[in-house]
Amino acid sequence: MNQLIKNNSKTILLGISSGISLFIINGGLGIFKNISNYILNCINEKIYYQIDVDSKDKSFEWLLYWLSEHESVKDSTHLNAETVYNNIGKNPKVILVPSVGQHTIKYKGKTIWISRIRDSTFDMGSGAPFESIKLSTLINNSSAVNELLQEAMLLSLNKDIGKTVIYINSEGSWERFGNPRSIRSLDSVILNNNLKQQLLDDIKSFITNESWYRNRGIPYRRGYLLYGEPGNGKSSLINAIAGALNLDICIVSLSQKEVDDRQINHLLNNAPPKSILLIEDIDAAFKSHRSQVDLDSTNSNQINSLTYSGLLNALDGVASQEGRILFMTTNRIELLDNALIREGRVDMKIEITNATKEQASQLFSHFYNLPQDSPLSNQFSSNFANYQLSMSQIQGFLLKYINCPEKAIEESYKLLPVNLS
Ligand SMILES: Nc1ncnc2c1ncn2[C@@H]1O[C@H](COP(=O)(O)OP(=O)(O)OP(=O)(O)O)[C@@H](O)[C@H]1O
Repeated sequence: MNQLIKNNSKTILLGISSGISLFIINGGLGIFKNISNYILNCINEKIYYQIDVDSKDKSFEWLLYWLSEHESVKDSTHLNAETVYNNIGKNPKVILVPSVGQHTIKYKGKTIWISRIRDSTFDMGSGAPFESIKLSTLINNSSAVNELLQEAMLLSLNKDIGKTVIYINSEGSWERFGNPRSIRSLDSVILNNNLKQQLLDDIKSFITNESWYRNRGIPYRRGYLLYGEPGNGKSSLINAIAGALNLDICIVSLSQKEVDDRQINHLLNNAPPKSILLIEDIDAAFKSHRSQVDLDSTNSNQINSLTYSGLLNALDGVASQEGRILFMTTNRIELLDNALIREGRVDMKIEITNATKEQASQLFSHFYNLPQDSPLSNQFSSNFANYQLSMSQIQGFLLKYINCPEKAIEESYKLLPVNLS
């Protein structure tokens, strides 16, 4: 029995002592690991220069695009295909970018190591995993990495020069929509009475007179309402104005279910710099929302909704973004509440009517590349009365006779309202 107790205590002691030794060894190893990591980090910091570029930052997109254009990446065998679309979500184009893992490139004669890392967390909006790219080089070459990033930014931004970037609202914030659009020339939008020039001058004067507004304590923002029959160039005019003034366009869609008072306030007051805010078909968007709100007001659980006063507050509340240029369009001005279009919220109301004879003639000249007062153009327009047809109706008709102006004139009787139905 005594022997048994002795053996047991021996085993326990042995267990304890080996536990302690293991603990010491593990602890020792841990400490050793920490120290060696620390030393390695110190050496790394002395030898290498590193920059982390996170996919949450704009520079990630710029860097990937730059890499897709770089010679040594084109030669790599370890690439990812990524699809980019044009501004209407069509014409997909595949670009090749370095895949997850290690890559080496030469930039201005310097070696740069690229490590693309994919995170295990996801962006809830797009469903894409978060990523980062680590750029490393020898400490002496640090300026090369900085220059590379600068070049990547310029490459992407220059890509947009001469183009209009379109933003749309998505889950309460602004998101670039497809590839930037080619600028629509102001000449291609044909309007009456010098309207284009008046509008352009008004916006230019607004942009250049910030201090005038500030000195008088007037909120520095300008609102425009374009109204009139559909298809006469309201959207085209806004696109052309944005192009002429090198501004981007942020399209606010009020019909999205999730847009509530808080979101609209945030969106209208946090538009990307140098952009026009555009609310199209304000009557329809709000009418549907309002009826939804009316219905929802009976539901006590309702917490998210866009209210009329929420929209008005966002338009001119104390937090309103300064320097804001807002365009609203409607085909039914008579449906709009006076409060929405009162001075201060809408500073200029511009009616864009159906085509006059003059416009029909100019559109014809523009379409067939004829001089302004060409007899053919006048002959074509003499067939219609003022305000009888929309510009898009005339354009649609001319498209059928793309190479034959004479035939277009001959057949133009078909465009008369009696023959349209
Ligand atoms: N004044 C115009 N000058 C030149 N083209 C025009 C004009 N108006 C309309 N068009 C042509 O007709 C088409 C529709 O025009 P646009 O979308 O700008 O009209 P809109 O007034 O905004 O219409 P809606 O009210 O239905 O949105 C475009 O392809 C455009 O090129």
